[in-house]
Amino acid sequence: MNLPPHLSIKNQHLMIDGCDTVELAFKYGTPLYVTDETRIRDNYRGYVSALSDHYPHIRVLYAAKANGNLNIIKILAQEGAGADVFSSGELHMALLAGMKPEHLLFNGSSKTEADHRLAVEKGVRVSLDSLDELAQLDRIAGEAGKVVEVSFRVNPAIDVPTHPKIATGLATSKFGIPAAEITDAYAAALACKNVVPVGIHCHIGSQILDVEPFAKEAQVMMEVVEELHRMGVRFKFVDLGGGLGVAYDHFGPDAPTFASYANAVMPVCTSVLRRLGIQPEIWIEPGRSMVCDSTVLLTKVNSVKKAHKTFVNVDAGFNLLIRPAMYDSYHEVLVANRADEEPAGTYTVTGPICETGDILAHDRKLPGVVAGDLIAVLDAGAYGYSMASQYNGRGRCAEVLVRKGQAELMRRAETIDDLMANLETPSWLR
Ligand SMILES: Cc1ncc(COP(=O)(O)O)c(C=O)c1O
Ligand SMILES: N[C@@H](CCCC[NH3+])C(=O)O
Repeated sequence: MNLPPHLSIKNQHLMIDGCDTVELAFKYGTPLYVTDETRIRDNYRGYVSALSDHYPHIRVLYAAKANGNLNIIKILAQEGAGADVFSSGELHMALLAGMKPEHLLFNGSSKTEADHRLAVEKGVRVSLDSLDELAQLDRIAGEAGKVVEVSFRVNPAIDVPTHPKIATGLATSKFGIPAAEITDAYAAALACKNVVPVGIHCHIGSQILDVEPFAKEAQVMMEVVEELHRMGVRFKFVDLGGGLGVAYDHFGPDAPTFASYANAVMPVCTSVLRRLGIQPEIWIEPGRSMVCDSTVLLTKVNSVKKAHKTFVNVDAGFNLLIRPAMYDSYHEVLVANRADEEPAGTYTVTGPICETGDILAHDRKLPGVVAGDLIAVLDAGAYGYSMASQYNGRGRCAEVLVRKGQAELMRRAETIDDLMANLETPSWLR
């Protein structure tokens, strides 16, 4: 199995940046998310360096939905990243983490008045997804006596090789304005008093392991940019979105590198920008590829049962990692306390949730697993904790941050009291 450099095996134990996962599980309990800070910094720097090789004016906006722990956003703020925020909550967190308002983009296809008011108040640019949003934001900005810089999200009608639930640039998708109608939208924005279009935005989907669709997207975007430039839009940014995939299968081929992504998209953009004689910033919004491989989910084996298959019943299920149940996603699993042992059987790793679909990994060859073993689910840093729930009366687990052999909590586990925290009792039940 190929392991990235921050993961290793020492004395049969899986290590993450110098920390022994077995010791972490013992100290903090399971289930437990463990995240390597250095890997996140390295991923961010990898993107910056790959893009900067092509063009000086670039910005990486972290898609905060991938992993919304404030500490992680803070790490990226320290690196100089901005953020794609998709809600008022994410916007607050990005500002709290120290990101500058001008480095944020408030995205979303169904923003509320309150969302728009917050963007106006904080001076954050907005990516508009409809003419209704344009009208609403123009009014709200006018009421506040401010002018807001905006972009529209373009729907480029590009098919992408990924799970249909996470392809966002299809013609049938709920996101964006069809490329054919985009000039009308910008014309409407140019006519507004309190809104000024300065950017353009697109995001074709997630977990895309081929750079071709990104090159195609860049081409559609640059055709639109050229047309809009001629119409009088003065571009400050062109946001190509996120979506680069990661190699969840550690026995298979690698994912495209940041450099191959940059090589595919940047020349398409820079050639048009050079021809037009303009130098807007080029933004990207990666989420998964920034944080996914930084994190393992540690989960203890409660029991092993031989039935139709051999089931390994662990203490984390789709309450903590919903991706396998929701998208049939594959995550590599290994026995963290006997990480070097040869496989001795085929196991299906199942969670504790009362649903048949609560399966983390199907039919995996693992060393002989017994109750008390520790399973590590790899690549759990993106859309893991951020999509976790309290389903079945289970509090969300703790998160630990590690850095060069040091480990500390970055979120405690929820308790029974936390499950009750928001409850109110109607008077007739008191
Ligand atoms: C608008 C937007 N930008 C960026 C992202 C990040 O995508 P990914 O995590 O695949 O890089 C998403 C999620 O798909 C998104 O909806
Ligand atoms: N939640 C999805 C990605 C969706 C990205 C958000 N638009 C996943 O785990 O793969």
